Formats: sequence, C-alpha cells, structure tokens
Amino acid sequence: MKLSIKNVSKRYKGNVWGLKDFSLELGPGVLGLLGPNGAGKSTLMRILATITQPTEGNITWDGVDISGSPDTIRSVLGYLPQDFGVYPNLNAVEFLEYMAAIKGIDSKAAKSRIDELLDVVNLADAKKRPLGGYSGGMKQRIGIAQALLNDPKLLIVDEPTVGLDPEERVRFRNLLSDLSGDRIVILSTHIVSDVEATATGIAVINKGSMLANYSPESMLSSIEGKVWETAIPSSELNALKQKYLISSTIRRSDGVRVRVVSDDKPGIDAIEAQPTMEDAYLYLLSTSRGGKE
Ligand SMILES: Nc1ncnc2c1ncn2[C@@H]1O[C@H](COP(=O)(O)OP(=O)(O)OP(=O)(O)O)[C@@H](O)[C@H]1O
Repeated sequence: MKLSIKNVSKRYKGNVWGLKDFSLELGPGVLGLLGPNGAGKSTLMRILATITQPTEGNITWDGVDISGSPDTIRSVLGYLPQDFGVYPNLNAVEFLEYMAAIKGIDSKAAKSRIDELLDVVNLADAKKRPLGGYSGGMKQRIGIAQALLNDPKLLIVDEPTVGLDPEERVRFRNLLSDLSGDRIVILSTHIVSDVEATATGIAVINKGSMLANYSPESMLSSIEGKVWETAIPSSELNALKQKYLISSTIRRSDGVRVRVVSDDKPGIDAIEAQPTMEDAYLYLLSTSRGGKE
C-alpha cells in the first residue's frame, strides 16, 4: 500500500498557486497534514480524491498513475470533505443507505456494514433521529461513517475538527486513531493538538509548499534547546513580543509566564523548557517567513 505524490502543482485561475512542487510518499499510518488557512491542504485532498486535476506532477497508488486511471484510487478511497453536508430530514441509517447506493455497494452488504459503522462511530443510539437535529460532532461522525462504508485503504479527512467543542474534538481524534490500522489516513488540520494525538507522521505545508516532513519525534527534536520559559512583569510583554516568537503566555497575579521559541536564551532568568509540537510548528512557520512572527 503506497501513495506517491511527485512534484504536484496546482494553478488556479488568476495565477493563484494552490500547490507548488509538492512531493510526499506515504504508507500505512496517520499523516497529519498541518498548515494555516490557505496553505493548500484542501487543494491536495481534492486532487487525491480525483475531484481536481493537478496542473503539473503525478500521483500513483501502488505504482499506478491516478490521472490515467482514477478508478484505481476511487475504489480504495474514503473522503470526508471540509464542507460535508447531510440531508437534514434523513436519519442516520437512511443517509448511510443512500450513500452506500451512490457508492455502488450492494444493499444487503450495506445493511450489516451500516450497523457495524454506527457502533464504531458511537451513534447506534441516535440512528433513527433526523440528522438535522445532530450536533456538529455527531454530523462529523456520520461523515466518517459514510467515508468508511467501502472499508477504504485510503481515508482522507479535511479539517474534521473545525467547529467541534473540546469534548467532541477529543472523541473524534480517538476515533481516527482507532481507525488507522492497515490503511493510510490523511488528516488535514490547522490545529496542532489534532495531529499531536493521532499522527504517525506530520507534513507541514504553507503557501502550497512542503515546509517539513516529520515523525512526531523528529518534529520535537527539531526544536530541542530553542524553547524557553521566563516570568516577566506584564508591562514588559509587548517589548518581548517585538523581539521574540512567543508560543504562549499565562497571566499570573505577579506577572506573566511566557514561553519563548528562540535560538538564543531570551534573558538571564529564562530556563530551557521541554519542546511541544506547537512550539515546533510556530518556529517552522516563522522561519519560513524569514524570522519572528
Ligand atoms: N477554486 C479556486 N479558485 C481559485 N483559488 C483557489 C481555489 N481553491 C483554492 N484556491 C486558493 O488556493 C490556495 C490554497 O487553498 P486551499 O483551500 O487548498 O487551502 P487550505 O489549506 O485548505 O485552507 P483552508 O483551511 O482555509 O481551506 C489559497 O490561496 C486559495 O485562495
């Protein structure tokens, strides 16, 4: 099972580049595709889902070029798009039966698969309720269930945690980890904690280009010795922000505790801190923009 993306670029009308010379090889596991808004994540996902054609480059699934034979990838694909919508009047079972029919899954096979999936996404108790009354998190879980109907080898989920409350977000992440197994999962997000919890690999993308392709360990070690904590009076915070990349601040009664990401020690009182993926991500984005901020 191998997905190979080679030198893929996408140019939209008006000379806007959605992707620029993007390459990546993937095997089983969860890839966190991490990047800010407009980075090119959805463009890449739509190309992989064969909804959009790349302007340049090629993609192969187990060695077969998908532009010549899109069915090679479509037959193994499960896709949860960013703007996934449900039919509000259908209940979960009706909706999944409808989606199964669209995917050409035999109705008998679909019935048992749907029961199984409703358990997996923990919606069995709500299966007869119209989807219009579902919470955002429940809708996303139905979205995952429809993407899993054909037991896909390649599961693509585009910004699935946007708009979810913290509890639903954790539930959704756990669901994705449980689903990884023997398939390739690509999870696009701009939220670092989404990939922190689930990803076996992290590709950071910005302005259509790949900035780094990390393992969780290498992402953390990329920033070893560059993360500092220091306590300062609140009145000094703005000056520190002008000079350094600040990854977080915590207000205290006696001032502010600040986390700084910097090659140099930001002041004599600063102590080195354990890096997080958030620190590494912010540093990478900052250096790609030519420095702080
Ligand atoms: N259909 C389109 N026509 C023109 N430009 C587009 C189109 N789709 C995307 N773009 C542009 O391509 C770039 C990448 O967009 P894309 O939606 O892939 O990013 P993203 O990382 O998914 O961001 P977001 O999280 O905001 O959706 C952006 O500059 C965007 O404005």
